[in-house]
Amino acid sequence: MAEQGTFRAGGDAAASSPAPGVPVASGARRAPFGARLREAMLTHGPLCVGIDPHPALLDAWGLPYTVAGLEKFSLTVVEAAAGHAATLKPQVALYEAFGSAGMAVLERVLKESREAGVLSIADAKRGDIGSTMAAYATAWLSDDSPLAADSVTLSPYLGFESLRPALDLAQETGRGTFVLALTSNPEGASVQHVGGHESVAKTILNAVQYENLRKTAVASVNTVSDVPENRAKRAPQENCDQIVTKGKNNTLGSCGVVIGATVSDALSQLEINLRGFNGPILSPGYGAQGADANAVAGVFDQVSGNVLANSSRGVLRYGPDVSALRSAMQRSGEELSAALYG
Ligand SMILES: O=C(O)c1cc(=O)[nH]c(=O)n1[C@@H]1O[C@H](COP(=O)(O)O)[C@@H](O)[C@H]1O
Repeated sequence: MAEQGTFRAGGDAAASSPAPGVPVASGARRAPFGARLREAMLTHGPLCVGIDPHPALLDAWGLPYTVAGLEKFSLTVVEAAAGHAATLKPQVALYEAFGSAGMAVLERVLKESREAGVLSIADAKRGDIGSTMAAYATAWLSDDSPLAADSVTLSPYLGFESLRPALDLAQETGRGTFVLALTSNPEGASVQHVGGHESVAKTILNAVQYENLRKTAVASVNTVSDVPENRAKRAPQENCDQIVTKGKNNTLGSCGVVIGATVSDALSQLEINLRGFNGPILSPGYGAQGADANAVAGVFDQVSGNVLANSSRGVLRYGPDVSALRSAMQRSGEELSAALYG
């Protein structure tokens, strides 16, 4: 049973040898994803801009629902985000819907994000058995793949260890993973809440915590909540700096989780206390799904410095004008910074 008030890594140490079939990455080693993400969040704030090219949004932008429209929409978002957002999260399903031509657009989106210096999260929600998982890992996380992203979302419901090829390849290539834990949709509860106080969600969170401890020796992340006396006094940017300077080894791990901004009741019902959690927390639900910045801050009170809040439709509805998109990103970023760090 987890001690109340702290987040604990669960389970015994598992063997760290890579699963058979894990591909070997080529190319120069880059800084770990967690460190790169931390830096991007310090520079641009905790907003992740989702690229979700829904038919209705393309229509609202005056674009046809074609491959050309998909490309124009996506590259406009990349252009607007360059220098203004920490991360971009293209929703892979909406490219897959166009078949191979859509996936070619996604390749270009990932390449242009990289060239624009914006970290990418391929929202592919992949998960499968070992050898198949190794192929997914190659596709999203190896240096020479046309679909290589800085990180990818993963579904752990074939067992957390089935993700091993992706977890290990991400570590090897300086990339990251976000594992679904408590998703923002109401249906998620029927699986993720099973087990009550020893829930499936808690098992996943503990596995990710342990993965980061094992991989990066990140002992624990000092969070904003460690310095409550200073919270009210600082501007958002200074507050971010404080998160880093408060502890020298408070780097984020490169294995993150997905926890919706809509799940605050679930955290208390399931007795999950995130304080001390050591990975980034991708949190969809802000914006179009109804959570405002204060709600995000309320859910993640204990770990505000780890949170990367996603907004897709909430920002995208301001297009196609690039400066209007940028203003929306800036407004959301400032609102989130104030709520999470202020
Ligand atoms: O992994 C995700 O990003 C994700 C997990 C989750 O629990 N809920 C969730 O909405 N998402 C994704 O986040 C995006 C949310 O979009 P908006 O609701 O338009 O901001 C979509 O691409 C979803 O697929």
